[in-house]
Amino acid sequence: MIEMNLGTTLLSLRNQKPLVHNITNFVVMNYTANALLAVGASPVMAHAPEEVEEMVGLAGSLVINIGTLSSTWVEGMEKAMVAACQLGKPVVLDPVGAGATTFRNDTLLRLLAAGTPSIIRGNASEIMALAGQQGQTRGVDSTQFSTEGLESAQMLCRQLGCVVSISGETDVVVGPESVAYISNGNPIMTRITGMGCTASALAGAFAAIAPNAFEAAVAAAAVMGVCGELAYEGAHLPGSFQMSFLDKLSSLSPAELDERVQITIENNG
Ligand SMILES: Nc1ncnc2c1ncn2[C@@H]1O[C@H](COP(=O)(O)OP(=O)(O)O)[C@@H](O)[C@H]1O
Ligand SMILES: Cc1ncsc1CCOP(=O)(O)O
Ligand SMILES: [Mg+2]
Repeated sequence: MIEMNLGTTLLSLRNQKPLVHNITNFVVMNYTANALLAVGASPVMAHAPEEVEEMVGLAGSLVINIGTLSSTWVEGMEKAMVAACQLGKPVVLDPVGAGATTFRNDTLLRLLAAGTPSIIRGNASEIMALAGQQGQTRGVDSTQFSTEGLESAQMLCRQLGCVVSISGETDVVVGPESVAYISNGNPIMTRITGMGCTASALAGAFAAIAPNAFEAAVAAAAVMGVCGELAYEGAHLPGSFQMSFLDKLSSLSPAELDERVQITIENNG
């Protein structure tokens, strides 16, 4: 049975304030940088092929998010992936819109050929598409449920040897030995762009300081869900919610996280 002290992990993040190198999309760049600052990490957004290797060397982890792609960006992502894997830095990959276009699918194959991420975090459609299942990705939003993606996530976890985190009503985190189900959060989170990307950015922050990738992915999902619930208590509309969510990332206490998280962990038999 895995004992997880999520509150302690949050405290460790705030004490260590890891530098998180993000190569992420134009849509969420500002919000995810603010989310990382709010939770206690230190973000840097850098995508130029000319500098990503040096930046990876300075960072505690790398987050690659394929939300808005161009050939130059893909070149930078590939160089960063190679450098991070050579340096043993944890990498989180968010396969935004996987299955929607050939360019995205080819980019994911190219990145996975360049190195193995520690964590893949996506919605169910993206995870199923990445696993070659007939998921229906429409744009970047999921049309599947997270539990539908479980088989795909287990296959990817076995094949790639990485943790796979599927977001949804219940977040499902698949590791080599265990599967965690985190059922916090609020449906309003699907109506604000960048919530999934924020989950991936937080996974990057925790991956830099947690004992292993599974605990990092679980901690990120737990913080997302608990802060989503806390934010919704005072903000029921998308605009005020997204601001309140940032506030909760900053004010969340370790005790609150441990008290409110709804989590079950099973053996990955
Ligand atoms: N129906 C829901 N109820 C509660 N939380 C949800 C729900 N759907 C998504 N979430 C939460 O919203 C965040 C974004 O998830 P999702 O929308 O699946 O990702 P993406 O934005 O990449 O498609 C995650 O933290 C997830 O746990
Ligand atoms: C709308 C959109 N288009 C390309 S990236 C992006 C943001 C996706 O963010 P998330 O996956 O967190 O919803
Ligand atoms: Mg997403």
